[in-house]
Amino acid sequence: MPSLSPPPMLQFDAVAMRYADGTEALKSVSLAIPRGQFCVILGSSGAGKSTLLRMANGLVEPSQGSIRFAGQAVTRRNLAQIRPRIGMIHQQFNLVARATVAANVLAGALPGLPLWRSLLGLYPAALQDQACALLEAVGLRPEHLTRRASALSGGQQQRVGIARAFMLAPPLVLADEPVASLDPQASHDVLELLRAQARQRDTTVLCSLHQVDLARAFADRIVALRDGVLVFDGPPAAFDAATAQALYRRGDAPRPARPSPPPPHAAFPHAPTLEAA
Ligand SMILES: Nc1ncnc2c1ncn2[C@@H]1O[C@H](COP(=O)(O)OP(=O)(O)OP(=O)(O)O)[C@@H](O)[C@H]1O
Repeated sequence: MPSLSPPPMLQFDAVAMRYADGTEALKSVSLAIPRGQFCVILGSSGAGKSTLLRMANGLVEPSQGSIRFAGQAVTRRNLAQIRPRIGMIHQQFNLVARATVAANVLAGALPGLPLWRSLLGLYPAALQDQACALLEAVGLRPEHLTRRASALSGGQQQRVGIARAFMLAPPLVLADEPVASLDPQASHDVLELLRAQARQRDTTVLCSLHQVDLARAFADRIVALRDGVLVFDGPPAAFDAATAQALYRRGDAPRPARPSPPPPHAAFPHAPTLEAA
């Protein structure tokens, strides 16, 4: 009998990435992220986190392996259909500094609009209502709507970034180090907000972070990359101090996480195997 369970929201099958200059950013990474999960990618600078995230919406095409979004292969040909269904949050917010907060949030709807509407900036009333509701949901006030994005604090700008990412109610949001430019309190607040918005909408989130404590506090699941190799995949409770130390230690070659029956959690096919020295 065919299985009735839905496909993972995002699936990487043995993806590898070698850039034109020969840099091997990812080496045969396999990962399946179920719907509604808040999955955090950890790893030191250059580990391959952004490369993996950018593969999910076709900004980077893998040299080997394949990616599926909601069961559909991500290929150059179907990117136009897939991109409106994937929200993106950036480290440097990527807002248009001189445009108003309202215009920046509405810009999140552009991938779903006909070209003529985008060119004229003519947003249907329903999208304008959605932008106002999202701004309220992320804790911004009506007076912020007409303010230039550059006149907001970093934390407020990232709130605008979150509202923009949810404009088209995407089932998947990619967040590439969304709090790397923020102070600790703003980082905590922004992640709390992102997680709450995702929970409310049953949105899957794949989020790269540098801060282990924030990953532990907010993730449903942590995956860790080291030199392009997936070295940990498990629940936050399993990502202990020794595992963190081993992840960020310089020198020795990474050992891939192996499937190890029985798995520590049904949702995590790879047991944590990154061992401390
Ligand atoms: N366009 C590119 N051309 C060549 N090499 C690249 C390119 N983009 C990334 N790399 C390299 O690929 C490796 C992984 O980079 P990536 O940005 O994915 O890592 P990261 O874990 O996100 O790092 P960071 O935390 O510093 O953002 C690094 O060695 C990086 O220099």
